[in-house]
Amino acid sequence: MNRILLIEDSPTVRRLLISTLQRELDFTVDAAATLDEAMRVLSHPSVHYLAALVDLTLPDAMHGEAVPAVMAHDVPVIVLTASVSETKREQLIAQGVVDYIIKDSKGSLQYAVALLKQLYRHRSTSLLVVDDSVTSRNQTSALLQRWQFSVYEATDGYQAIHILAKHPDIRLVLTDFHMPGMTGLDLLKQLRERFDRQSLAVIGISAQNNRTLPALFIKHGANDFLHKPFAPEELLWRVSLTLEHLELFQEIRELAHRDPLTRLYNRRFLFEQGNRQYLANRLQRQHAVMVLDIDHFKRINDTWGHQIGDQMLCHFAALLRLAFPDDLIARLGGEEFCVLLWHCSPAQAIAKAQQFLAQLKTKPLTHSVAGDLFITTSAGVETMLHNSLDEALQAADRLLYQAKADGRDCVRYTQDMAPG
Ligand SMILES: Nc1nc2c(ncn2[C@@H]2O[C@H](COP(=O)(O)OP(=O)(O)OP(=O)(O)O)[C@@H](O)[C@H]2O)c(=O)[nH]1
Repeated sequence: MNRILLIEDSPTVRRLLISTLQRELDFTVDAAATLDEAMRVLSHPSVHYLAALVDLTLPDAMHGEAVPAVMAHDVPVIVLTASVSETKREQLIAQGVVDYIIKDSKGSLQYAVALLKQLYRHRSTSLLVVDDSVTSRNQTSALLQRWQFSVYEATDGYQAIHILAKHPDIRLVLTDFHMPGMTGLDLLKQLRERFDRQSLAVIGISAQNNRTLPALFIKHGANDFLHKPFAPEELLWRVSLTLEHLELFQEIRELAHRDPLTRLYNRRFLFEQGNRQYLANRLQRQHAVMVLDIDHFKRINDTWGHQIGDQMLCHFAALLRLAFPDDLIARLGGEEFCVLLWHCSPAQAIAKAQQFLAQLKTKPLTHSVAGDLFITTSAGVETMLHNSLDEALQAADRLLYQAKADGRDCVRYTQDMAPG
């Protein structure tokens, strides 16, 4: 649904907008110069638009008639205008437009791009509005829905906690301060027991003229605070920017935890997260630590070059993902990998490792120049109980060393754990 309808009679503005939107957003833009043309475009029921950019003065719709006409087709409208008075702005917002863009500078183009980007993202984002006042809750929800968010509503803090437990997809909570039973601040304190600022954003809202309230919210872990009444545009951008921060933080966290070549987890993540999981699962004896090292990998590099070597590492990683979809897989470095297998007996873990080695022999990397490149791997599987993941890994490494010494392309494990 990354398709935009542009209704603008000025050829210059039209050309500029089309080229900017296509370049910056990779969106398809359908353009119309008049309302009549736009109505013909909209008469195709199979075409769905993320939004329409609508000029307020068109040759056949001089007084903004295009706005309700487009909205009647359930297409969110962003108004394009040369200027906007306060009365006009209020009229447009009351009509239910998403926003308006003043066509007077390069900054406006950038604003249009940012706005459409946000709308595109919002469609997959769920928010929760917590407010005991029906009017105020409905107003906030309606605005958020206009900007394409999925909105849940709660009448108090207790209901909010219940809804959040049922819908883990909710990314942000907008909570009023003054509510009977549990205030917005109390709700925030409870939420921060379970979610940090990066996993669930909270924006406090209040109509009270209390200067310390925003500070109190922020000190207790709110991401932002809004005073009522607020301009719809302010709500939109505060919510959008908060969500953008969340996304950026998650991207950074993801980058810090992944190996850039194979996109598998890296050593650091394995020791942080894997160790936690290892200690939690340790006593159930339903786990194993497997270390794998591709055999004679240097030969691939020496014969075919590092680029094909890299492709081989990605190919190997993809096969690991397929074979161990529910387990934690990490690249330890070079051509060495680790799989933490959960919920399987020692015998099952060893059998899975042996199956993987057998599969590897039937799944070469197919390269346009080098042809089919086959590899084998050696593996050490440690199923004994250890005090930490680090100790278990060292034991798995010793078994791997044994596999290499025994001629490679084999799995070594603690003998009394043999399958069957
Ligand atoms: N292409 C590529 N090569 C890498 C990367 N990391 C390490 N290597 C290469 O992996 C090779 C590992 O060689 P060795 O440690 O001698 O091991 P091997 O040839 O696999 O032999 P055995 O492990 O004894 O079977 C070296 O040539 C490294 O340069 C990488 O990210 N990309």
